[in-house]
Amino acid sequence: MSVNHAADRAGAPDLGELRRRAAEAARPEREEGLIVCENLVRIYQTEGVEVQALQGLDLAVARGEMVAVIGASGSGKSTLLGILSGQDVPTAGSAEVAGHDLLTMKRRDRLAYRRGTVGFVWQQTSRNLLPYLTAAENVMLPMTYAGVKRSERRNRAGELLDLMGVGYCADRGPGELSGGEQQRVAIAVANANRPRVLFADEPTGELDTATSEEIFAALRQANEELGVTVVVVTHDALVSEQVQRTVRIRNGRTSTEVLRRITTDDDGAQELTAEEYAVLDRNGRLQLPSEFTERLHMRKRVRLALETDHIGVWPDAAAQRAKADADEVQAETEGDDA
Ligand SMILES: Nc1ncnc2c1ncn2[C@@H]1O[C@H](COP(=O)(O)OP(=O)(O)OP(=O)(O)O)[C@@H](O)[C@H]1O
Repeated sequence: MSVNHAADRAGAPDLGELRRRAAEAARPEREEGLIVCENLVRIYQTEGVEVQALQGLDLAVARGEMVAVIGASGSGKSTLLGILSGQDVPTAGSAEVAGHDLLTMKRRDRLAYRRGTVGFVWQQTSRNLLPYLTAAENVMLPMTYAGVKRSERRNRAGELLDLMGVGYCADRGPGELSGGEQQRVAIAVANANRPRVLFADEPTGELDTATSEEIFAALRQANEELGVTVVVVTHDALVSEQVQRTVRIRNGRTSTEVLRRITTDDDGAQELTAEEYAVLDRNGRLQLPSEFTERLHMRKRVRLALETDHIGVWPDAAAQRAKADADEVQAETEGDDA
């Protein structure tokens, strides 16, 4: 008898197990990726004034991706990069990079994270390199902190500078390098300790078009050859249009993404297609591009219609009236001009 009771108990989950299962079922599904930000918030307080630099930003970047982050000045791009690179701490939400929780990370772990897990390239060429060291010494420096042997440091520095196409600059100081060469050395420095992610904040901002292309090629080289995931903040259309994925930040939130892919038609001709997507968060919220809503005078409310394979978003009656009025004014203006 007692054996049967034991068997019954073994088959039926106990209260603790039921609670665990309920908690599991209630837990929202997590995004997957090397970088995952959910509902990320960063509020700055200066002289009693509150600035919400990030207002619930969602972002997921897969391992090995190269992503461009774009957005108007003040939209929160640098704030995001500051958090992801471990230099700043978010106010709320969650941010995880290569398994590191950036909200709860301790001071000591933060230093190790900045030195080993991520690499950083700044816009100001002078900020990336120490002026009294040669290019090779600059690349070796982070490896010294990481305790890498001298011979290995030298070899790796040589390899990285060669990969970035600036091997010939190894024994020169930053003052003897062009802006483009300095940035390519900076990318080598940022990759010295084999980081999982390379962050670059406007790395081509101070450079002309031809040089920008070289820097972009060097970033791409690092992404493809070293396997490092790259997140680059840029105003430069040349850069953002050449990556597979561009994420646009608006008012501290990710608003739209452009995904680019190469398609091959029946005749074998290849074509690059770019499609714009709005980001849908876990609560079903999405931000419509202002170019779209302004064109149709959409303001406070839109009409939704569920179709079999898409959702239609329509202007409400007020927006339709506003658009009709605007069209009338435009027609009159054109009539006057004619
Ligand atoms: N340390 C700070 N203290 C107070 N406010 C700040 C601070 N850093 C950024 N901000 C504010 O937060 C908002 C986002 O700034 P952020 O620098 O992240 O924007 P950005 O998109 O990188 O802009 P830009 O393209 O001009 O560099 C802005 O309103 C900015 O003024």
